[in-house]
Amino acid sequence: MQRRRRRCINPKDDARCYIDTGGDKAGLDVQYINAIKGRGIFTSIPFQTGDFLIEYRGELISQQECETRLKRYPARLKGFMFEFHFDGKLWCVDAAKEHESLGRLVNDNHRNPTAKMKKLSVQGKPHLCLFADRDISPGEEITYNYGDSDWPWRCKGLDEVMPLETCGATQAQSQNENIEEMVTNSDCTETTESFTKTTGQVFSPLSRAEKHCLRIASVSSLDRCVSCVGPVSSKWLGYECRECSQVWHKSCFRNIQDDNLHYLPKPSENSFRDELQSNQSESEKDQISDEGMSGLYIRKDLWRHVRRCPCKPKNEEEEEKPGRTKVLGLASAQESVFCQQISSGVWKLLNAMRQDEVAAVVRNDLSIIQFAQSLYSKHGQDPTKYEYIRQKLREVGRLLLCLRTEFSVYNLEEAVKPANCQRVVQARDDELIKSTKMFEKLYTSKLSEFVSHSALNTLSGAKYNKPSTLPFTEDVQILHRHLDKSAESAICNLKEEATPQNYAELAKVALAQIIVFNRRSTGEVSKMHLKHFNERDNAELHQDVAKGLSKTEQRLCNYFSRVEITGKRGRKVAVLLSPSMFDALSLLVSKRTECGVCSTNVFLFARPKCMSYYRGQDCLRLHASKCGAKHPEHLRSTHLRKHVATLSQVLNLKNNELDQVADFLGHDIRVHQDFYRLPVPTTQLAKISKLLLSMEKGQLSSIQGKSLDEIDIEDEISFSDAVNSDSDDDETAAPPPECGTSQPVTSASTSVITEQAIDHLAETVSSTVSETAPPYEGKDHEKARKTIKKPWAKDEVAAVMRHFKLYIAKGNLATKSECHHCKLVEGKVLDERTVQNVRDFVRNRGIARKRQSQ
Ligand SMILES: C[S@@+](CC[C@H](N)C(=O)[O-])C[C@H]1O[C@@H](n2cnc3c(N)ncnc32)[C@H](O)[C@@H]1O
Repeated sequence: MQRRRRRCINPKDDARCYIDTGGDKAGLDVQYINAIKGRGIFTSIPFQTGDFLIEYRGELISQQECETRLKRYPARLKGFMFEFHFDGKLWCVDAAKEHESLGRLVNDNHRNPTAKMKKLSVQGKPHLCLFADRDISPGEEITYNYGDSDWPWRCKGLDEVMPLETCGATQAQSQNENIEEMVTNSDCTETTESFTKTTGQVFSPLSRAEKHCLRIASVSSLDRCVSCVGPVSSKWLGYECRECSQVWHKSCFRNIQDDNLHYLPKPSENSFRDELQSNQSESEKDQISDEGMSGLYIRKDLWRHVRRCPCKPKNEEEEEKPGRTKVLGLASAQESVFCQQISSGVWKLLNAMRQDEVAAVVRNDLSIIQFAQSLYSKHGQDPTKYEYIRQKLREVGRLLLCLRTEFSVYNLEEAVKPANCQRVVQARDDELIKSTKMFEKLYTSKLSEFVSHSALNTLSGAKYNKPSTLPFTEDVQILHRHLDKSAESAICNLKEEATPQNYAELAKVALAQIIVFNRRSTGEVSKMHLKHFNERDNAELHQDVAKGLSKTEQRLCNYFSRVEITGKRGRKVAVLLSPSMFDALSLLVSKRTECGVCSTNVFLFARPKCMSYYRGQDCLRLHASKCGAKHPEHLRSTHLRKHVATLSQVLNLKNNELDQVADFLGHDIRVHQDFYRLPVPTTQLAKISKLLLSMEKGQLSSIQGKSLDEIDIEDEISFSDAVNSDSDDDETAAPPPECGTSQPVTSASTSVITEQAIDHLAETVSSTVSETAPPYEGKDHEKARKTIKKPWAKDEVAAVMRHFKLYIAKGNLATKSECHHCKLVEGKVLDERTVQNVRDFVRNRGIARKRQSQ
């Protein structure tokens, strides 16, 4: 049960205090009740019986003046005339003029009023004050009995439209009971006298009752046409709904936010003009045109009116540009030019804001709207900036809201006046900022304490369960084969008929091949210029550089072409082209039709003339859907690059080698070490290409544990040797690629990559275009691919079988020293075979035997 609050101040003293200061008590709010009753005063805190509540303020006028005004006033304003007897005379408090005092808005209730009107004489002048007639709870309306008269809402029962809380409780009070005189000291006296209120106007009944909860706000969103109304007081107030933020003009209750909702009654032109006149000086009255309320417009509608305003001077019409409007803001009374296009964008932005108190403030302040316009004209092109603009507007809106409620500064223009500097600084709400920062700190430091242990476990567990998206070697090989096939047919098609479609087809495949082989990003390779390709380094391997390379490396240098393109952040990035890729690109270049000068800066992969280049990603996806790979994501070039990076760890790369791989792949590296090594282009051709080839063919197990240098130091292997030169196909076939890194690696399989393997790999890569590619300048690829095959003689076979028959039967591999021993023992018979030849023979025979037995 609520405890009764002890009154700490005498109600009369309390009233006197408010009479002196001219202010209203806290705990009382204006709310819009309905169209008939209009506004009312509601409590937000409890009051006890007898408490002083509010003063009915207005202009104290004599009876004579009252009569004159009553003749002039429209019916609606007559309801604000409060007549009473004081000191033997009839007086009147005229509260018709709109002002911020709340007493003038208290409604009538003759059945169960919550307050009673009393007269207090302060320094010889009468003051009308309302005191609580009973205990009032928060949220109740303050009402008093207007007196026994034929009030229209009483006889028509209109006060029942919005039923009063405790309707029908008591009998109507007599007119004489309505006002009491309060006897205090000599300065302040109480009187009880009869009073009269003139009959007020009743708004026309509505088809549906409105339940907006209004409060007073400065309606800066109502603009005035300069031509027909002219500047008026900046203190023009209106009503704003607390819940839906719609705004109404104070006198007409016209809904100005949404034109479709004209359910609030419009006052007649006359009544509006009357009220306007009552609020304006004589000079201002003259300016009010016969158009009546047409001088007031919703900002977004004003431009329409201004265009055809009959009051507009001729020269202004000429100045006006289409799509632009001249408006006069109420608050600023200054002309501003709005671009209609920007305005509509800004309105859309404002409407998309969370609809709350702050949004209402933003929408109703001219300066904030102008600020919004400037932000919109600056960032409006970019929709990603909309949220930023909204946040900025909300910041200013919050500031203005604080200024309004705490410091009675109603618009931004007032706020920027030097006199208000102190208030604005205070309104920044330092406390809130401080506490927000503190919360942020606490949140980061104490999160683990506040959030339950199991919740954190779930969060971290989700990371563990995330599937790895690296592609398997097998996937890469499938893709590689698919691309080879596609490239072959694309080359044939383009050679047959040079149509843009065929060109595009080959460009797509070649691009995809280059991306996959080089593990480059699509963005980088697809933007390769013709110029990059034409200006590639064609120079022969320099003798001095060649000395630092093994024979294999030298061959690879001749085998691959290296093109430099522009990568991310403008860095130079190398792309290696196998002969097949090179042939495809050469064909593409030869089929282009642009002039040689202007085509140098165009994208190589763009169709000639059409210039819409293709991205390898499409091709990768196409493949993924065709070959049934489970996760197309695996085939993304970034993943392919990760794939190389991961697999290169299977090798035993030295620091500088890792740098080289990283450099090629475009990772962060310590490039300064490059000083002490071979030139970068040569390293990339000779060493990295081998790694890429090994990846391509899934031969990783054969290079496991090796450094880049170790892979190619195979001096004992001659280039003329070929395992697949044997007459017996099964024995001499190149070893099949060992797919996948997950395959168990035997001690024998950890042998170094062979020349033959490289040959095989190289041949596979180039196989698709070797026949069909047109001749091109540069490398002697034919020479590089030429291998002299020497069939194994019967005595040679017999010599090896004597030593390794058992190995072959079991499918085991021979070690180097065992092969060496075999050569030594057999002497001349195996003179023409190297240790590696013998090893390969044993391995191939073993594989063949295995296949046969299966
Ligand atoms: C002093 S004003 C009160 C404030 C008024 N509600 C407003 O919004 O401006 C008096 C006028 O309020 C309206 N009014 C007061 N009490 C009412 C009631 N119980 N039912 C209907 N209208 C009432 C009448 O139009 C009256 O002329």
